[in-house]
Parts: sequence; structure tokens; C-alpha cells
Amino acid sequence: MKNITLLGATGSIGRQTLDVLREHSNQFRLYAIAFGRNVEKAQEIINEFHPRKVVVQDEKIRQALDIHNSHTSVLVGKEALEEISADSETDVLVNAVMGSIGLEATLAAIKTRKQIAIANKETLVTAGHLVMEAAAKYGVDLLPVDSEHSAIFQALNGEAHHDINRIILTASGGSFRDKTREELKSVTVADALNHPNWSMGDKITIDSASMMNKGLEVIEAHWLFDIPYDKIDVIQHKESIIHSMVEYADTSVIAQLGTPDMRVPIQYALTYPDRLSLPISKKLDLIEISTLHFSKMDLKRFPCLDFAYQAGKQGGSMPTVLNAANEVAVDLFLREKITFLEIEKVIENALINHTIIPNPDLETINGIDQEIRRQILKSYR
Ligand SMILES: NC(=O)C1=CN([C@@H]2O[C@H](COP(=O)(O)OP(=O)(O)OC[C@H]3O[C@@H](n4cnc5c(N)ncnc54)[C@H](OP(=O)(O)O)[C@@H]3O)[C@@H](O)[C@H]2O)C=CC1
Ligand SMILES: CC(=O)[C@@H](O)[C@H](O)COP(=O)(O)O
Ligand SMILES: [Mn+2]
Repeated sequence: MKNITLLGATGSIGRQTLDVLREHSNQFRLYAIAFGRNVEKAQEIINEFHPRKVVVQDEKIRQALDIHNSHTSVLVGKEALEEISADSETDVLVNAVMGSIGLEATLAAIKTRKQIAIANKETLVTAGHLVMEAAAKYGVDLLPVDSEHSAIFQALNGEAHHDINRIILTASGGSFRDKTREELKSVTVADALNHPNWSMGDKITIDSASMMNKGLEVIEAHWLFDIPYDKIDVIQHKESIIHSMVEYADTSVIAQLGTPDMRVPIQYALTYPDRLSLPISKKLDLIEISTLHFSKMDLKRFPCLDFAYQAGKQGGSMPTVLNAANEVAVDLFLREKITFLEIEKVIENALINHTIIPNPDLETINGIDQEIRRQILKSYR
């Protein structure tokens, strides 16, 4: 029986992780959870799974929870995310919080040699060098949950890196794949949240529409698989059936396919290297689908993808700036303070105005993250 600690339990990945745990309750026990503001959902989870530890952000949320038993203890604050991640009872950490807030928890789990299923891609974007350095030092594998990275992980199957020509990430194109830039001037939040293939949290759904999601995934792939940026390609594939591919030196291409259902990569990250059954409602039926489409990515149409390639290649503190600016810009868009096309402007300005700091340590990264947020928010109060 493995004890699972789940950060972001009330979110999209969190809830689908709970589906997997329900399905395999003979193998996994929910040991601890952390969530943000959704008290109602958290209460449901606590009532069903009876975790030993629950992390809340503040006293007000602790008081809103109805816990009257000595079995469950409630911990408060950001440090408590690290505490449950490093807890000696935790066997597997599923990091499914949204944003760079998840960074210290990932590092804490690495230092205590946990199995880590990582959905929280912002952790790898903002501080990939620190995370991978720590993972190598402590001999910890990061098991990807992101669908594309799970596909690559499966396609790599332990092959040596020098055998690889390139990684091919697939992009659905998001909510606005068929819109012109002119049409993008007047799109609404509701339009942007209408992803054609995946039901996900709000922030990643907006990232998908701006193509920043794929940009973050390029950086995530660079760190997870130790692959240079010029060997990472992105192609548009509107059906999200091929989740990504690896082209080998002999030109052989290995892809992983499946209907878009995040429970598949989540479960694989929990059971690796084994595979367990998973009763998903719709298995892949290629005859029914009949045709798959592919097209070239246009970096002028999707400048956020270009920003991410540039920031990744420049390295140092640039990916931290990219991530922080994007997190704030998406939040401003979701709160209708800026338009959709202003998201990319906010990010571009932050990148242009930043003087790169090589090899930043954790304190520097946190300082830059906070400063970028402060500067951007100052203009939109
Ligand atoms: N959804 C998907 O299909 C995919 C998601 N990912 C990645 O997984 C991560 C999670 O995405 P997703 O599940 O969609 O996001 P959601 O917005 O649905 O969920 C985010 C979770 O994080 C919690 N949270 C937010 N702030 C804090 C905090 N300060 N402390 C503790 N918990 C916090 C939220 O709590 P609450 O809701 O209670 O406020 C919620 O449980 C992201 O990095 C995303 O890029 C990657 C691939 C696919
Ligand atoms: C499910 C998942 O992994 C998301 O990151 C997904 O990839 C979003 O799709 P697009 O960014 O390709 O639209
Ligand atoms: Mn993805």
C-alpha cells in the first residue's frame, strides 16, 4: 500500500488523481492533501478519503472546514506544503498545484527521496536547473503527468539520448486555433475557456489558447529529458490523439496515442513501471476517428511559443520571468482587467525589461518571481 500526498487535490488533476486512487484503493491510500480556496470540494474529499493531514492556506479556511476527529490534523501555510511533501509517511508526492507556488514542495520531496508524479509544470519552468540538479543528486526520478511528457517518457523507454534526432510535441491549437489575430482582439474569457479537447483548470486552458502552454511544455521537456531546444519541435495536431513523439537517429518515430483522458498519464506516473487496468469510458477507436490532422506551428500567430523558446535558450533567470509574467497576465485576463492579446504584451515587456541573471539560486528565483508580479500588478490596480 502506497501513501499518496496530493497537492492541489480540489483541482482538475487533483480530482482525476482521486479517481485513480478510488479505482485502485487496494494499492493506494490518500495520506495528505493540500488545496487552495475550494472548501466545499475539500470537505467532500476529507469525508470520503479521511486523509491524515490537510494543508490549508490560512486560519479562515481552517475554520471553514468541519473536522471533528483526532484522525485528521490540519496544518496552515506555505511551509506546510513542504512539510507534507517531505513527511516520512509520504511514499508518493503528486504535485498538482497550479503555479510556481509548488516549487519548494517539489524540492522538499526530492531531498527526502520520494517518488514524484509532477503535473505542476511551472516548477520546472521557473527553476528547472535547480530541480533537475537536486533530482540527480538525490537519485530521484520525476515521473511526468503532463500528457505530452508522459508520452515522451513512454516513447523513450530508457533509450540513450544520443540516439534521438528530436522530440515532437503535439499541440491541439487550443480554443482559438481557427481564429485570425484580428479576431483575437475581441475574444472573451468564456470563449478562451472553451477548450476543444480537454477539460482542465482555468489557467492552463488560457495557456493553451495563447500557446504558452506549449511553450512551457518545451521548457519542461528540455529539463525532464535533458534535450537541447533545437531538438524539440512542436506541431499542431487538432485531435489530441497522438500525445507526442520521439524521432530516433534511424528516423524511426515512436508515438503514444490515446483518447484525451488525463487519468491515463496520472495513473502511469503512480504505477510506473507497471500498468494497471483503467476503465475509461471511451477507448481509442481509430476506425471511428478515421483521419488525424497535422500542421506547422506559426510562431507569428502564436508569439508566446516563440517567447518560451527564446527564454529557454537564453536560460538563467529568463524562464522565471516568462513564467511569473504569464501567471500574472493570465490572472489579469481571467479577472477581465486585460484583453486576451494583452497577455502576450505583458509577457513580452517583462522579458524585454529584464537583465538576465545566470544560474540563479532559489532565493534569487523567488525574488525575481515576486518582483515581476509586483511590477506588473502595479500597472493594473
Ligand atoms: N488539468 C490538466 O488536464 C492538466 C494540468 N497540468 C498542470 O497541472 C497543474 C494543475 O492544473 P489544474 O489541475 O488544471 O489546475 P486547477 O486550477 O484545476 O487546480 C489547481 C489546484 O491547486 C490548488 N491551489 C492553488 N493555489 C494553492 C495554494 N497556494 N496552496 C495549495 N493549493 C493551491 C487549487 O486549490 P483550490 O481549487 O481549492 O483553490 C487546486 O486544487 C498545473 O501546473 C497545470 O499546468 C498539466 C497537464 C494537464
Ligand atoms: C492535457 C494536457 O497535457 C494539456 O497540457 C494539454 O496538452 C493542453 O492541450 P494543448 O496545449 O495542446 O491545447
Ligand atoms: Mn500538456
